[in-house]
Amino acid sequence: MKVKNSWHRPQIIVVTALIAVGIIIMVAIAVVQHKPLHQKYKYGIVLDAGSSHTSVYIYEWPAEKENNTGMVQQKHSCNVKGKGISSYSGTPHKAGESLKDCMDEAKKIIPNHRHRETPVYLGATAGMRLLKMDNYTASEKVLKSVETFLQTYPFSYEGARIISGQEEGAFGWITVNYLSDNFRKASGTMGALDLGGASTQITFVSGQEMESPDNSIDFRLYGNDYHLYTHSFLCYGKDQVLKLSLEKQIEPKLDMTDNIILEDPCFHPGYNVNKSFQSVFDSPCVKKITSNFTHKGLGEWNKCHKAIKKVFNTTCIYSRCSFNNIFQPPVKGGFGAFSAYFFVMNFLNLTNLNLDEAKKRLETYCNTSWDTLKEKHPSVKEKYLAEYCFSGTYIITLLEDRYNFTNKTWNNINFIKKIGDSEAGWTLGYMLNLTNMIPAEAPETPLLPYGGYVTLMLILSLLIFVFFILGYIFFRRPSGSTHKVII
Ligand SMILES: O=c1[nH]cnc2c1ncn2[C@@H]1O[C@H](COP(=O)(O)OP(=O)(O)O)[C@@H](O)[C@H]1O
Ligand SMILES: [Ca+2]
Repeated sequence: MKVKNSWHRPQIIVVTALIAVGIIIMVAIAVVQHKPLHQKYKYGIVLDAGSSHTSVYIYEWPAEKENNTGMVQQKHSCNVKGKGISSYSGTPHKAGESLKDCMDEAKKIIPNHRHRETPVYLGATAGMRLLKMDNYTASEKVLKSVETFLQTYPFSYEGARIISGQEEGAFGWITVNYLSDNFRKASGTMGALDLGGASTQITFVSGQEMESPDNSIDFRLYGNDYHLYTHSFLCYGKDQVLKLSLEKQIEPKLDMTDNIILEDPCFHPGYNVNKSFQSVFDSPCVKKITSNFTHKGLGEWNKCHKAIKKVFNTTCIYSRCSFNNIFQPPVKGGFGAFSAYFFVMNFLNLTNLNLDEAKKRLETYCNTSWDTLKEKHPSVKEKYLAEYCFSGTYIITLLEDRYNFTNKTWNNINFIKKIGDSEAGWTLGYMLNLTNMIPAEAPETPLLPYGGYVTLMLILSLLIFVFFILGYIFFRRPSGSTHKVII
């Protein structure tokens, strides 16, 4: 009896094909299902309460990739109107309220359903460090005021505090290296130079033995150990160091009975302003001088350079120091210089010059008359405009004479404001640290990147299908010459 093989029936072929297509669809769905949704972002807010002003930064990152370095980015920044929170020492209850516009903006920008889980941190820097030294009660009241105010928002309030100089330096270093993706690359890290109004920080991996424990910080990030040198110089931000320089120049004239005229080589010829002692000698960085004076510009760069050198004390008990008896190993590798380093050098067009060219251009700039400058830059704040010659000269003196950058290593300094869309500064590093977003160990990476995984799954499913068909064809073909099955 001859029996037709039941595999030959077209219904069976169709069913087999359907099963195979079903497998492919199932695999594809499973794969797509595992893909994190693109729109899921999380947010964090950090307030940088600096000596001159407060900025509010909003950061965002994909919710599913919290521990992947390079994922957090700045979404928005807002400059708080008015001066820094330390300027509210006389009216502390108004410090909190001053943050209102920027915090309201944050509420609008961050989606409502994320508000409760969004952390808010406020870190105050050198302005508040100085206020704390000068008037502890006032500094506490200011912090209380911003705390009470921030707690009225629906976010997760995580604290308002004065951060230490070491934290300021180290977190600035973390920020620039995180944004440059240096923790994942084997290329090494870059140093961080931060110039504020009241303090300045230098932080880098030196590779040398640290002679003073205060200047040493260790991190384990992403499976690598980093041994950092860091120092924060209180009173050596550009606003306080100007006071120091005025104090040094005024001191020898104090025994004069009549009106004191201060002829300042760091200010422009034609600059002639009466200044009250309260407005200048108002900080713990300088002695309380009680004489008003006339501030007159000379515009002589070489003399300015000499005058600025006098604000540094050069005694040193270590094998080497930057200044004021602070140990510093030789600078090493590339550096990112941000905040006022950038504002000043960018305004003066010195960011792309070598050291000698920068000095020459600054010399000409300082010698420009005050009237000419005001005419040329009508929209620049007069306070900034009057001080760029001083600040530029201070930056060059600090970097060359004190930190020991040379003609050659000068070119390793990059004056930067942002990396990508994120501003360079301590705030991002501070948040990454407090939210544990940079793991000590590198997370296990998946065998394949996501795109590769999807492609491979699809190819495999197709192969199964093809083998199915081939198998069927071979199964149908009779072995030997006969087509018949004989029972
Ligand atoms: O556009 C600008 N031109 C010049 N200087 C600026 C500009 N914007 C900000 N600054 C200065 O940058 C410095 C920022 O210091 P900050 O307020 O962060 O103090 P801190 O870090 O010492 O607490 C201040 O001296 C401020 O005047
Ligand atoms: Ca700052």
